[in-house]
Amino acid sequence: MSQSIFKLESLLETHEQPFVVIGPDLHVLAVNQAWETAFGITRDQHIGQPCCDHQGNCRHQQLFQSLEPYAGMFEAKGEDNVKKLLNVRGYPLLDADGRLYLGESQSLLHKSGSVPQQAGMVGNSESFLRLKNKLQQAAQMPAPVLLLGETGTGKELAAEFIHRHSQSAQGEFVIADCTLFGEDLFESELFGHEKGAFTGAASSKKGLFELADNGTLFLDEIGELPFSQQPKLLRALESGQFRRVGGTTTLKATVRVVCATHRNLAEMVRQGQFREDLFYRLSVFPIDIPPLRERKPDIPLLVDFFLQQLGSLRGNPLTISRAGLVKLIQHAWPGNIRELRNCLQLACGLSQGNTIDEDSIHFMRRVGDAVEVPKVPVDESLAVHESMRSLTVLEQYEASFIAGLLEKYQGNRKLIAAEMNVSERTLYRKLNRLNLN
Ligand SMILES: Nc1ncnc2c1ncn2[C@@H]1O[C@H](COP(=O)(O)OP(=O)(O)OP(=O)(O)O)[C@@H](O)[C@H]1O
Repeated sequence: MSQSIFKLESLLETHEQPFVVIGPDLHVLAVNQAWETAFGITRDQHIGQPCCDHQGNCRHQQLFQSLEPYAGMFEAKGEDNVKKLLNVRGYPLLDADGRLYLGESQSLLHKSGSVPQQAGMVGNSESFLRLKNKLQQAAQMPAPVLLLGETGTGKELAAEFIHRHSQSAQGEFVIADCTLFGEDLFESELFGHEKGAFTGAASSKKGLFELADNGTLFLDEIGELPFSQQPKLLRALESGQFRRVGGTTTLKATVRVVCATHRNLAEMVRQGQFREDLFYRLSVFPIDIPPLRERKPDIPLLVDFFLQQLGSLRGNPLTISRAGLVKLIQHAWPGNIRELRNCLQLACGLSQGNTIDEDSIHFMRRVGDAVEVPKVPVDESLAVHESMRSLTVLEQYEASFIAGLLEKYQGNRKLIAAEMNVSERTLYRKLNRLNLN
C-alpha cells in the first residue's frame, strides 16, 4: 500500500459519512470509522476484501474503465449479513504519483425505529432551546415540516429528532437525498419499479416512499428536486397513492414528510424554479435552524461533546485549553457545527498531548471566501486546496475533479457535462453546491 493511501486514510476520518477506498484490483484499501460503525465490521476484517458481491461486473469496475463519477442506490451486507440500502457516490481519486483509486461515500438510506439515536442534539442557548421546543411541537403534528438553515447547522439531526418524538417513531426514518434524483432516477427511486420496467430492472424494487410507510420520509435538499418531477411528488403527498414504474397497481403509504433545504425556496418559487403548490404543501410548519454564530453559548457544550467522542476513539480523554476555547468562540463558523466538529478532529490529530491548545486550531476557508476559482489539477486531488477545506472530504474530491475539467475545457459547461455524463442542469447544481460558479 502506498504512502498516499495512509495520508488518505487520515483525511477520511474527517468525513462523517461511511467512506471506502477501492484499488484498481477491485479490493478494499481503506475505510473510515463512520464506515466501521455503520456496518459493524472492523477495518481489519474489511480491508483486502472484494469491493462488492458482483466484483468484476460492478459499478467499481466500470469507474476504473470510464473514470466517470457515479451516484445511485445499491445494496450491501452488514456484519449481520442483512442487506442494507445505501446512497452511494463514487469518484476517481488520483494520488500524487498518478495512481488511480476509487473513493465511495456510502450513506445508509434508512435507520430502523428500534435503533437508538446515535447522537443527541447538544445545546443550551436560548435559540437552541426555542428550536428544540419547535421541533417537539412539530413532532406532535402530522403536518409536513420544512427545515431551513445553512449547511452544517444540523437539519438532518433535527429531522431525526422529529421522527423519534413523533407517532411514527416505530416506523422507518428514510432519507431521500434530492441531489441524487436526476430526471431519470426520481420516479424509480422514490416510488420503486417492477421487474423489466426498464433496461437494468432485473427485479422489482420498493421505492423510498413505500419503505417509509408508517414512518418518516426525510427529503433532504428539496430545492434540488428537478422541476419536472415536482408534480409527481405533490400527487403522492396529496393522495398517499403512487405506482411503481412499470406497475399497474396503485399502492398506498402513510408517510410523515420532513424536508430540508439551505436554499431560499420562496425566492425559487418567485423565480419559477420551484412549484408554488408543492412549496405550500411542504412548508406547512417551517422551522429555521439558527447558524452557530447566532448560538455561541452552545460552543463550549458542543466542544465537550465532540472531545468526548474523539477521546473515546483515541482511548484517552481529551480537554481544551482556555485560550483554545476562546479562539473557537471568537470564530464565525460559516460551515456551522460540521465545521466545528471537523476543526476539532484536525486539532486532535495535530495535538501532541491530551489537551488541545490554540496552536492546533486552524480554521478552514470556504471556496466562497476565496477570490479566485480554485484550479486544482485532477492529479493533485489528494492535495486539498486551501480554499476547499470546509467542504466535506467527498465534496473536496468532487470540487477538485470538476475544477480540473473547468480548466481543461476553459469553463465550457456543455463539454464538461458531456465528459461527466450528466445533464448541464445537474452540472449547474453541482457548481452551485461546490461554490465553483
Ligand atoms: N445540536 C447538535 N449537537 C451535536 N451535533 C450536532 C448538532 N447539530 C449538528 N450536529 C452534527 O453536525 C454535523 C452536521 O449536521 P447535519 O448533517 O444534521 O447538518 P445539515 O444542516 O443537514 O447539513 P447539510 O445542509 O450540509 O446537509 C453532523 O455530524 C451532526 O451530527
